[in-house]
Amino acid sequence: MLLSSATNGDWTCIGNGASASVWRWNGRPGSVLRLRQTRPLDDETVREAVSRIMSPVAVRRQRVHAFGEWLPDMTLSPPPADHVDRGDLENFWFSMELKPKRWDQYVRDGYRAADLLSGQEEACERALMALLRSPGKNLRFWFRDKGPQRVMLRPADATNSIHRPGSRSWVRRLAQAIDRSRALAVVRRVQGWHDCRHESVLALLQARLDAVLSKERQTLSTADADQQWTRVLVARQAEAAAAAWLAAECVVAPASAHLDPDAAVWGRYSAAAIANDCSVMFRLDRRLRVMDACVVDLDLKPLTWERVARRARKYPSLTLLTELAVVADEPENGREWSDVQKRVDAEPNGAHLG
Ligand SMILES: O=P(O)(O)O[C@@H]1[C@@H](OP(=O)(O)O)[C@H](OP(=O)(O)O)[C@H](O)[C@H](OP(=O)(O)O)[C@H]1OP(=O)(O)O
Ligand SMILES: Nc1ncnc2c1ncn2[C@@H]1O[C@H](COP(=O)(O)OP(=O)(O)OP(=O)(O)O)[C@@H](O)[C@H]1O
Repeated sequence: MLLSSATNGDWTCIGNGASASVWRWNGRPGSVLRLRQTRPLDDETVREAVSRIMSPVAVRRQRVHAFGEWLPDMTLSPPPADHVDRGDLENFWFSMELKPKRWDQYVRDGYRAADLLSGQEEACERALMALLRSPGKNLRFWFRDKGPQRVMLRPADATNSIHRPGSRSWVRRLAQAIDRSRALAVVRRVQGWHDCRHESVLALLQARLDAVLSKERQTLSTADADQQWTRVLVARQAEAAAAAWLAAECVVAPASAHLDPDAAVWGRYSAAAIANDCSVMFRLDRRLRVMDACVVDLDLKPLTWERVARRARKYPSLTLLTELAVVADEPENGREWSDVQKRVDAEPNGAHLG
């Protein structure tokens, strides 16, 4: 279908992320068009690999051009032809988007991803309550015919429901649905593909940079090989190795000998990074039974030095947190609590963390 056949007025933006926007067009009901803003979509083999990694809950994606893909519109009732796990199609009541984030690292406004994905209903309920109080970017609802809502649900949303949204029983039922969700279990499993100690990923990049620079200095017999440019190259090689590993591991054939020696690290890290930032979209019936659910936002993340360093600052690993705790426990050692954190923030490239 030609996008140009649609006039501007036919399109409604229903979602906006950091790297893509999602549009509904009345010429194709039941689907949405997701447009990448700055980078083209990944290579088809990589897309296939990521879909397999998230199988069977990856959203169905159909590329239209370099930047655009059609997806099923998860905010609407599932079409009768689609397989749905349970529930009655007529009873489609609302959609919910959850961005769980990395299970063992993320805490915000009382929401702990570790609780949501703990496998314990009580903890899951606690996480859900925290999200309902302060949904931020992590929780969103679409009620049938009511459009998106990000705030605490009101009794007015309870039309024909057996539970009043926001009530204790509603939260409990929803927590049960989340706790048993296959889609969230898959996300959590892929998050475990790499420990996401971002400092050690930076250290590996740094080691490769050092190796390349020392080689360059020998061959160019110059002491000032261009560090900045070499950094970009080293990170690009790692990104390409990640894509090659994912393709070889999941689609083409078992990993071949000519892959980068660290390819598995980059590939696993990249898969975990997708799972750390994806969303799960659920469709639920009036009894809060999940009719179907899928994982959206499956693009490979750019593996740049700055991005890894930013993550290392935002999610310092346990070694650093332990150091922070020791400083807090032993103020007599002369260091301020903030010393370590200042050290983390001071160097934008995060190289000190390696
Ligand atoms: O690292 P985080 O946890 O801050 O995640 C970033 C997200 O921040 P959040 O904490 O969810 O508000 C961030 O979300 P927002 O911009 O805050 O909506 C993006 O999703 C970013 O990924 P990308 O640049 O679109 O590939 C995300 O970056 P990646 O780490 O996934 O590369
Ligand atoms: N299949 C879908 N059906 C309905 N809405 C969707 C669908 N996929 C995505 N959306 C909505 O569009 C928003 C943006 O989509 P997406 O998460 O893919 O963008 P992104 O820029 O990659 O996100 P991020 O900021 O997390 O990197 C989602 O948060 C969700 O609300």
